[in-house]
Amino acid sequence: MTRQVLCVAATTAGLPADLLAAVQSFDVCLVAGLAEAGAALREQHYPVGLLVLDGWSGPLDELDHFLRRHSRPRWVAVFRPQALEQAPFRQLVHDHCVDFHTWPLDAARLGHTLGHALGLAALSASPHAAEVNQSMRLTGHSPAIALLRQQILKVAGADAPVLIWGESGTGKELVARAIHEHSGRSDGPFVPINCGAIPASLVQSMLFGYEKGAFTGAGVGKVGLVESASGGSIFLDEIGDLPLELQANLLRFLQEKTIYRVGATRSVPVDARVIAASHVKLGDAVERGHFREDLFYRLNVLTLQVPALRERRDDVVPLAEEVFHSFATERARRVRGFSSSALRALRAHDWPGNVRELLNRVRRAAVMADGALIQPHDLELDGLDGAPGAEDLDSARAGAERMALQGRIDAGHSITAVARELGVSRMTLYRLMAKHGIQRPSRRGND
Ligand SMILES: Nc1ncnc2c1ncn2[C@@H]1O[C@H](COP(=O)(O)OP(=O)(O)OP(=O)(O)O)[C@@H](O)[C@H]1O
Repeated sequence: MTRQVLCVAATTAGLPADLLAAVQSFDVCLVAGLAEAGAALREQHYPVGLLVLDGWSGPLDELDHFLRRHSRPRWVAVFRPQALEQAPFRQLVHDHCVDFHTWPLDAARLGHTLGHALGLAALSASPHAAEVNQSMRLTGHSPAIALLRQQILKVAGADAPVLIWGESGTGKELVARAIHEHSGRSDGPFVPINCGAIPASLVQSMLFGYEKGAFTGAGVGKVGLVESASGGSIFLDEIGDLPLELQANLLRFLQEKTIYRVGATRSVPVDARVIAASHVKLGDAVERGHFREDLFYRLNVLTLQVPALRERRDDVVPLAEEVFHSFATERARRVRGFSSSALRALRAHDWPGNVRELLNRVRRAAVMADGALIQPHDLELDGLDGAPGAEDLDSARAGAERMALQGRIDAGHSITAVARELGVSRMTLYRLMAKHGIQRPSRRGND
C-alpha cells in the first residue's frame, strides 16, 4: 500500500524535529503554501495530506476554498491549541479534517493518526479508481468518437459551462465525467443531478440547500447539491426540465458564482463548474417559453454533441464485446462469444435506446443464452433487422413498420406530416412509436 503523505506547511525550512520524527516512516512530499500544494495535487494524487497550520497567517476563507477544492486526500491538521478558541477555525477543522493534533506534539500518536488516515484512504481507493476508469472508458474507434474525445480534452482545459446534446443513452453522463476528470477540478467532487427526476417541490432546497428554520421541519440547515460540488463540477442532466423559477437562480449562480440557501439572507460563494445536458434542443424550448433565453446563451458557450449509436455503427461490435467481457463473472460459463448472425443483427439494428440499450441486450443475452455462442434471438434481435431469411412474417412486418417510422422521423418530418404520409392518425402514430421505442422528435411548427 502507498504511504504517500503531502505535508503542507507555511515554510519548508526549519520544521520541528518532533514533526519530522512523526512522518519519518512515510513517503513525504513537503511543500510550502497552498499554491505549491495545489500544483502538487494536480500532478498526482496523495491519499493523505498533513496541514501544518501554526504558521498560517492567510484568511481562513482561502484555506477553506483550498480544502473544498482538494477534498479527496484525507487531511490531518497540526496547530497551536489556542487556534481552537476561534469558532470559524474549529468549523474548518471539523469540515475538512479526519483528525488534528496540537503542540506539543506526540510524534508516535501523530504517526499512528497518519497511518489510520492512509487506511481510510485505501478503503475508498478501489471504488474511486473504478469510477475514474469508467469515466475514461468511452469505447469506440469511429471518427465520431475520436472527434468527441478531442473535444472533451479541449473543453476540459477551460472553465466555462459546457452543454452536452445527445439522445438518451448515448453517454452524456460519461462525457461529463470525462470532462471533469481531465480538468483542473479532478480532485474535487463530481456531483450528478437529474433535474427531471427531482420532484418540483424539492428542487430548490435540494439544489441550493436551506437554512435552519427555513420551513417547518428544517430543524438543521442543509448544504445543497450545488454547494457540495464546490471545487469540482456539477452535472445537470435534463436541464430542460428545470422549473423556470429555478432557472433564474441557476443563472444568478452562473453570473455571480454565489447562491442563496432557502431562507437565507446572505449569499454563499460557490466555485463549481456547470456541465449541463439535454436530449432536446434547448433552442426549441426557448421558443416555446419553457426555457430562459438568457440562461440558454449563458450555457451555450461550449457545446458537445454525442452522436447516436446508429450514426457510428462501427462502434457497435467493439462495445458489445467489451460489455460481454466485462460481465465475465455474471455470464453463463459455456457462453464464449457472439455467433456471426448475432454480429450481423447487432450491426443492422438501429439502437433507438443507444448504448444503454446495447448494454441491456448484451448483458441479458450473456446470462440467458443456451448455446456456446450468442444468437440473434438471445439479443431479442431476431426478425426485426437480423439475418436475412431468419424472420417470420410478423417480424418482417414489424421491421418494415419500424423502418417506415424511423426513416421519416430521422428525416426531420413533423408528427403531423409523418402521420399523414403513412395514412394513420396521430394517436396511432404515437402508439406505434412507443411500440418500437422511437423517440418523439423535438417539436416543430404545427406539431
Ligand atoms: N462510448 C461508450 N463506451 C462505453 N460505455 C458507454 C459509452 N457510451 C455510453 N456508455 C454507457 O451507456 C450507459 C448510458 O450512458 P449515460 O448514462 O452516460 O447516457 P446519457 O446520455 O447520460 O443517458 P440519459 O440521457 O438517459 O441520462 C452507461 O452505462 C454508460 O457507461
